[in-house]
Amino acid sequence: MATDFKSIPIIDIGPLLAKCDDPKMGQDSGVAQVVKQLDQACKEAGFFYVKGHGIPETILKQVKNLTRKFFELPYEEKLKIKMTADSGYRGYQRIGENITKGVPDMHEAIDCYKELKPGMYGDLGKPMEGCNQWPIQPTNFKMLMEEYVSLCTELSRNIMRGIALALGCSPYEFEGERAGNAFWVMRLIGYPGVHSTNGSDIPKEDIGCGAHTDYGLLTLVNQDDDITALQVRNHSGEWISAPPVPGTFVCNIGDMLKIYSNGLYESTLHQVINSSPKYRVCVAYFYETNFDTAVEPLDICKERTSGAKKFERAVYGEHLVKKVQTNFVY
Ligand SMILES: N=C(N)NCCCC[C@H](N)C(=O)O
Ligand SMILES: O=C(O)CCC(=O)C(=O)O
Ligand SMILES: [Fe+2]
Repeated sequence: MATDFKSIPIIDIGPLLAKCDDPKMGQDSGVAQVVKQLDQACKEAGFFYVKGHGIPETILKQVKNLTRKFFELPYEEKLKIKMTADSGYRGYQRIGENITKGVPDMHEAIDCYKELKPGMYGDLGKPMEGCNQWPIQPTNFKMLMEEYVSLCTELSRNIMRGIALALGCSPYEFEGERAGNAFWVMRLIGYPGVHSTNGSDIPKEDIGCGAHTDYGLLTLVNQDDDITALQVRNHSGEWISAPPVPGTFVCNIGDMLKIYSNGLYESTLHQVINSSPKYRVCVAYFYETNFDTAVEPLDICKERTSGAKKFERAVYGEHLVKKVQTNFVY
């Protein structure tokens, strides 16, 4: 359960990654240290930074820079890859188009999802079928983003091995039938800065993204280096900032991991408010279960939480489709 955390811990996952392909990794003392920190962070905040993750900082920066370049294009240009229900909710959405709890969010974004082969998941998968829409400008956009997705997918799988150990499971608990064919989501997001229209106006800060939880297992947030805008809610309801720490990812737990862990780990509420005058870019990568996985509390987690299951089983794809269809009203 979330505590009254006042800050978000930074975890060096280097020792976990060094051993993550060794079936005996759980017995390694370096791994055990990381696992302990993951367990504590997941219990207390549901949020942590990771460093020592092995993805070069130059790539983290390039991905944000290309995203910024795209959002600087004229509106007509951005509309060429407009997101619609027919595109499987893939593509560009203008500011105010994404809705959180009934309120339009002050961000624009490109949404991309793992591509589903038509008919692969029957009616369940239909709404998400479609091809990702990549801009022609800036050049190399698609190539860089696809490379980034594959790096994030591998990293997330390895962090999940540490989290599986933290829950007392086999390191491979979230592979195979559960997340061996992990569905992923990537959102390239831009949040306008605040402006005062005349000298005497007090700049009004808008909600960049309203309070929400993420939907899957684990999120990797690659945020701009110089603006503090992401806020995480602690147990008392205070909003705790997650300031940028260059070279790191901010990681957080999603709804499916909350269910698997029977609430040992929670999917923590968070929101984004850009109160700086500068435009803020963030690239969020979401690592989820297989699209059709039915998620329910793991036995070992039920034992650790008084025996009773606290959450009903949920099919991840249904959860996602329900969210997407209320985020975008077409
Ligand atoms: N795939 C994820 N997590 N996307 C995050 C978007 C959160 C805002 C969305 N309107 C909502 O209300 O969920
Ligand atoms: O902009 C951020 O820092 C986080 C965005 C976010 O929470 C999301 O897209 O789910
Ligand atoms: Fe989020």
